[in-house]
Amino acid sequence: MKPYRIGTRGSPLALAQASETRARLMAAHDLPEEAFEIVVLSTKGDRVTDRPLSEIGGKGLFTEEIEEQLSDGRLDLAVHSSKDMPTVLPDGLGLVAFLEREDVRDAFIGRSAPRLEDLPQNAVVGSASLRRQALIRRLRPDISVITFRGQVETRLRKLGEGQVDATLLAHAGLKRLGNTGVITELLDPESFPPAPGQGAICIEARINDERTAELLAPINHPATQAALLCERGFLGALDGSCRTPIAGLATIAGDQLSFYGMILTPDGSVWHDIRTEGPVGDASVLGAEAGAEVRVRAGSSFFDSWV
Ligand SMILES: NCc1[nH]cc(CCC(=O)O)c1CC(=O)O
Repeated sequence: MKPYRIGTRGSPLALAQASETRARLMAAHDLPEEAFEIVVLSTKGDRVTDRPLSEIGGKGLFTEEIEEQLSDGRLDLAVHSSKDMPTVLPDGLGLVAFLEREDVRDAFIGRSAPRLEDLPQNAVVGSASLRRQALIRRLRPDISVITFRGQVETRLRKLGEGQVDATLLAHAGLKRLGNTGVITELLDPESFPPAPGQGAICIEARINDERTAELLAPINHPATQAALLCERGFLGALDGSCRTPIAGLATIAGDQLSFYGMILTPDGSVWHDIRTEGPVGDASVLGAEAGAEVRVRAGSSFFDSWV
């Protein structure tokens, strides 16, 4: 039988996520490794490393090349970090399955101090994420934040060389890379809410491809899927421009969903947060309504102030 072709980026984290997905599929269907072929593709986001992502602009920086091959049938499925996925996908493609979510928290990796609150005045923190930059400035307006791109390994090397006093990375990614030893603090998701989708691996496929849908059904984790529907609803309602710092986290207990979301100005001086809850079945609508409400509360001047 022809192997299923699994598309992924080539970073160590992406490869770890693709292998994890393959391992789960092998176990769920009692299939040998040869039933799957991992196809590594380079994306624009991987190739352009000298500028902040928000400047390169465009949706789907990490997905375009992969989605082209999914659409035309060269791939059967693609493994992504949900956090990196735009809210609108190309026609005919969908996020068909979500693996059980890892820890959602951001990890603080400090060189001059083990905790964010203990960093000396005027310390320098490196981060590529507008959300993390804004959240750091909100908690510590005295700290300088510099843009810090590259793969996890590159950032840790820059930290080790003393280019910055600290950096932040997703706990989930460090766990998947077996690199949690560098962490000096795990940040509380209430004061430092994660990005929508953080910690969750998603699998993209053609929505009319029944063979792949059947393959993926047993590895989908319904609670993670509901959380993601809510968080992506929030992001979508805010029209997640790459320049708006947005945080959002849905948690599921039984058939109840609780959501906490926040938008901030890049300098962290102004923020609007929202809390909502409801039945899991309404996940997407709950997120979208929270997004619409926070948008109204913030007012258009909030979004205009820095574009
Ligand atoms: N854009 C980079 C990215 N996309 C997903 C993860 C981590 C893994 C995850 O959140 O699932 C990371 C690195 C990071 O934020 O530290």
